[in-house]
Amino acid sequence: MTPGARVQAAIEILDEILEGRPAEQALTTWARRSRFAGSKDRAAIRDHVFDALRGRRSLAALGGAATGRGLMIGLVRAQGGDVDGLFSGVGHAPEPVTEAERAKARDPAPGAEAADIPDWLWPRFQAALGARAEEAGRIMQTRAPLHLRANLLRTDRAGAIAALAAGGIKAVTHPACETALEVTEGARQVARSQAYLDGLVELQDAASQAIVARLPLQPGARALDYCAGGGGKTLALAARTEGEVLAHDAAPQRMRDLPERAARAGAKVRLLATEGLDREAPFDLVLTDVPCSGSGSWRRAPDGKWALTPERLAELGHLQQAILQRAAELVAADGVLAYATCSMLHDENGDVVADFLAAHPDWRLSEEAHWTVLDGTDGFFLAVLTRVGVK
Ligand SMILES: C[S@@+](CC[C@H](N)C(=O)[O-])C[C@H]1O[C@@H](n2cnc3c(N)ncnc32)[C@H](O)[C@@H]1O
Repeated sequence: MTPGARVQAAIEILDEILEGRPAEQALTTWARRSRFAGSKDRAAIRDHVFDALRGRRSLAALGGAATGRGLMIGLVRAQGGDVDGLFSGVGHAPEPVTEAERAKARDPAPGAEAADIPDWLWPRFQAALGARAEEAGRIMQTRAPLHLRANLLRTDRAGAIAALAAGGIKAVTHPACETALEVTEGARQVARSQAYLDGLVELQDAASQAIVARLPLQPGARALDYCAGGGGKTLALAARTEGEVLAHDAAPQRMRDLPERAARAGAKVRLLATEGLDREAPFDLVLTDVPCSGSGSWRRAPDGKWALTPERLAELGHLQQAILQRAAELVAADGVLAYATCSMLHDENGDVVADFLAAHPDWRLSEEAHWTVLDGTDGFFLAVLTRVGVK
C-alpha cells in the first residue's frame, strides 16, 4: 500500500471508532476484509489510528474536523508531514484538502484541548498533576515505551539484556526498580524472541513492576493477588516470594493464560475460585490491583480517555471501595493489604484509601507511592495498609 492509501485506511477505521466501535475491533475487522494489506501496512495503519486517538481533541482542531479525515489531516500536520503529498487523491489516497477544510483548521487552545483531556476531567487531572498537567497530557499524546521485567527466577537484569541482545533487541535498565528494562531497539521482535519464549523477560510497565517491588514481603510469605487479571503482578509477586502465589479474579476467564505464563516463567501460581477465598485465608499479603479508569495507561488504550464519564468514575469508586473491604477480611492480623491502580486520579487513589480508613479505624496507611507519565512510566498508585498496632 502507498503511504496515502494507509492514511485513507486509517480514516475509514477512525470513522468507525468515532461511531462507537472499540478500536481493536475496528482494526481487526478492517484487516479481515483487506487481505491485500501486508503486515507492515497493518502495523503502520495501527500506528496512525492509535496516534490519532491519543490526540483526538487537539488533532480535530489542527485538522479542522472531529472526523477520521480531520484527525488524519491534523496528525500529518502535527507530525510535520506532507499533507498535500499524502492527500493527493491519486490511487487510493484521500482526496486533496479543500479550501474550506484549510479555513477551519486552527491551533489547539492551551489547557485541556492542547493536553487532549476532556473538559469535565481537566480539573481532576490538574489536581493530580499540578503545574505539569499540560506537559503530562502532551506526553500522553505519544506512544508508551516498551518495558520488560527481568524475571529473577530465571536470570538477572544483565543476563536478560544479553539474551535480548542475542536476538537483536536492545534494552537498557530503567530506574523505576531493580527488574525494569526499557527496549530501545527491536520492540516488535520481543514477543518472538528466545529471551521471551524462555521466560527470561515479561512484558510489564516499569511502574507496575515497581509496585510489586515496594511491597513488604518476607521470604515464603503467603500472598494472594485478589484482582489477578492476566497475572502480570501475580508473576512479579511469585518472583519475589519464590514461593506459591494464589491468583483470584471475579472474572476467572481473565486468568486463562496464567498457568502457561507461570510455567514459562518458572513461577508457582495457583488459581483460586471465589468460593475458595475464605478457606485459604488468612494471607500475609493481599494485593488488590483494582479495576479503574486506566488513566495511567491511556497511551496504550486511548479510547478509554474519551469513553470515561463522571458517572463511570463514581461507579468505579464504589467498586474499588467494595473490593478493598472484602480483601481486608482475608488479611492475617499482622498482614498487609495493598491497594493499587493504574490511574493518576485522586478519586480512585488517595480518596478511596481515605474513605476506607475513615470507615475502618483499625487500619492505617503505612506507605503510599505514585508514578505518573512524567516518570517515564505508566501512571500507577500504591497504598500499603496495615492494622493499627502492627509495625
Ligand atoms: C486492573 S485489572 C488487573 C490487572 C492485573 N493485576 C495485572 O497486573 O495484569 C483488574 C481486574 O479486577 C477484576 N475484578 C473486577 N471486579 C472484581 C471483584 N469484585 N473482585 C475481584 N476482582 C475483580 C477484573 O476482572 C480485572 O481482571
